[in-house]
Amino acid sequence: MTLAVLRIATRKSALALWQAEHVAGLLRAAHPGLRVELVPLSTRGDEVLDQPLATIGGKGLFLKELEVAMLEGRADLAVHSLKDVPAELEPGFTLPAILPRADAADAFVSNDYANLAALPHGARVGTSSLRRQALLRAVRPDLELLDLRGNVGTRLQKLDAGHYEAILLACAGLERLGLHDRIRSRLTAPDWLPAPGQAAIAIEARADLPVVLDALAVLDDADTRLAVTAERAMNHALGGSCTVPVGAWCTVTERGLHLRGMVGEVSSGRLLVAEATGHGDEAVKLGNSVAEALFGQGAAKLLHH
Ligand SMILES: NCc1[nH]cc(CCC(=O)O)c1CC(=O)O
Repeated sequence: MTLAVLRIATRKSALALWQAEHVAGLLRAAHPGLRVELVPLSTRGDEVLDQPLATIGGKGLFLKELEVAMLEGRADLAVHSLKDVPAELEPGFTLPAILPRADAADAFVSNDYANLAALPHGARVGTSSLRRQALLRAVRPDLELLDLRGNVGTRLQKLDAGHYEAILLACAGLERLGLHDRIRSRLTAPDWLPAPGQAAIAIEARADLPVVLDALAVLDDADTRLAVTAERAMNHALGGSCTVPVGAWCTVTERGLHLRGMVGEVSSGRLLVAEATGHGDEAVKLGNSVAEALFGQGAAKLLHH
């Protein structure tokens, strides 16, 4: 191997930096003698905070500047939360490694209430995720749903300032930032589905640099890749954007893959749910068939809303 250095492009939020440092540590351990550096960059997704993500162009916003850095040779790889990676990558890029998944549950975070059921009638709950909004509507139609963007620290500050009785965040992000004690309860499958790819960290690199790809592939976790491949295939088949409420959860056992998927409607709290089982070599097919089942239930109506 002729690699001397690997430069990791990353966003500058505390969570992004934690994840990039985590990958840097794993790469240093896997390749003693290799220099590993961070290249922190600002993205449009981080800068435009006053509008819902869905209206300013979606998830690709968080990747663009990091991909430009790789194309210009200023970085060799980028580290992302897989949840923020669009179903379809930009041409010329690939995901050579997906790390073992952390806790994929959503977290109920509140200073006064222990869980969703304990919230008083009409309580204000902050989340800009359409998936979380649709799920909230389904279980508690009385709640007042309010937008909440910004990085994890900003969102917690807004909760603490009294703007909401509760907010929803990903458990994985809170745990990575050492904020485990902010989780009052966990919202879990099968009733509450995470976003496709939630809690998995992905490494992105240029598809045309095999030496780099080989160095990164040692961090890949096969079971996590299978699960998120099924979830992302389902999301892609459904039209694959963050502008619709989609949830997915795939488990991997020696008996095969089990995928449960959901499409919701924020206004009504209506949820369509479908599930299917498949073999380990059929992750994409499984995702497609669950999407097909959701279309069979009328998902197209909710998706083209
Ligand atoms: N959209 C922001 C984002 N992207 C990934 C995570 C959490 C970490 C993960 O899912 O891997 C978060 C924060 C949140 O949803 O609370």
